[in-house]
Amino acid sequence: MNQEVTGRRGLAQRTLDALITTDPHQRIRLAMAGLSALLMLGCIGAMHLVAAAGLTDPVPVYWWTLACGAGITTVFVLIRSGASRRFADPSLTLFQIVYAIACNAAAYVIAGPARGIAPPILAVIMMFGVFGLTPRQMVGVALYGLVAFGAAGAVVQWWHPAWLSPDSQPPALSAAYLVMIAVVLASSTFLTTRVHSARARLRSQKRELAAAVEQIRELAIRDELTGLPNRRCMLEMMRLEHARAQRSRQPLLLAQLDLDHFKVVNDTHGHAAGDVALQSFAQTVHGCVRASDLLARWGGEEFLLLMANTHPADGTRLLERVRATVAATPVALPGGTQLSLTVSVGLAELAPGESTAALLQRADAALYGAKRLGRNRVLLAH
Ligand SMILES: Nc1nc2c(ncn2[C@@H]2O[C@H](COP(=O)(O)OP(=O)(O)OP(=O)(O)O)[C@@H](O)[C@H]2O)c(=O)[nH]1
Repeated sequence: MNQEVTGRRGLAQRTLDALITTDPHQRIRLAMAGLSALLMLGCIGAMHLVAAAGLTDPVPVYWWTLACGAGITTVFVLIRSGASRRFADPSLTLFQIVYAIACNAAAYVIAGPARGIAPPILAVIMMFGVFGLTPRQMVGVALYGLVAFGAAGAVVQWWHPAWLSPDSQPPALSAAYLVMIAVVLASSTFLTTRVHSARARLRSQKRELAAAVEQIRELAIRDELTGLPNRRCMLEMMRLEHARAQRSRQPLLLAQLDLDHFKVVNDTHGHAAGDVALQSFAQTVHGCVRASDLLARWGGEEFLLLMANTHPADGTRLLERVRATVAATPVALPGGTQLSLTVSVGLAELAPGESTAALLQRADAALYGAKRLGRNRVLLAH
């Protein structure tokens, strides 16, 4: 029983896939075309009721039905075969609207005294344009609609071919229909401009929101003063690199860098000068390390350097270069004063099974040792 239901569902799915494909874009186009085809079928049904009521001759209604069916089929074939993808508008919205208006104007001619059904149908057709066409296209469609219904009105008023049931309509009623048609065309064109400006506003708000999210993301991971990754970002990177190093058994080094006697810099030159010194130090160190190393501001005048796939001998050599470069690069303060800085570094290699907290503690202890030994030096933890 269950298998039967599943089999039936599978068949329904396969039939649906064959009809409207599995491509999501094609599915939307075909679903929209299907919806307009349903509306067209409704109109065809209404026209046949008009003929059944004896208000008009059924023969023109049959021909009109054939023309409508041909339009629906053409649209379906062009979209389903993928041929419509060659056009700027693969949904063929403009074509469908133009064709539907022509059919509606023809219905106005052949519907006899029931032609009052045409203006509401025109309103439904124009609704598709409000959401699917540009304001420029809608102005074009509105003008075309006026011409089509103007011609249809003229046929009703002055041309009485033999194949059309004789029907005399007071000119005032023809004028009333034409006014209603003009109102429908004008109001849907106006609505299109409103919808388009609302969409443009939404797009610009979306862009602003994306920029704000990007800014917040940056603020969350960057240190404002130096532009380096901040403590939060470093903690996350340490967690990731720690897991990777444990998995791959590749060496991982962590260095803690601390400016020497930085309090004196602040006390002598002021806090603003201290900030300039921190920025300059960050730039100098950043210029010495490799792109694969992660330098972050840990807090105050303390920085961390995380070096993946690096052996202690190479890490020590790199940090010696950093130390020497910092000592040899005076900081130019805003007043023209030159400031010399030195840095002490504690370096530790991740031991098997060691946590990041323990690694950090050993790097910190090594830094403390470097300070005790007289500063301006690199000390490797054991
Ligand atoms: N200008 C500035 N100073 C900071 C900032 N963060 C921390 N500091 C200063 O850095 C100094 C750190 O001083 P201490 O921890 O005593 O260390 P130190 O003077 O560098 O001495 P040692 O580390 O022992 O060589 C303090 O004066 C803090 O105010 C900052 O963002 N800007």
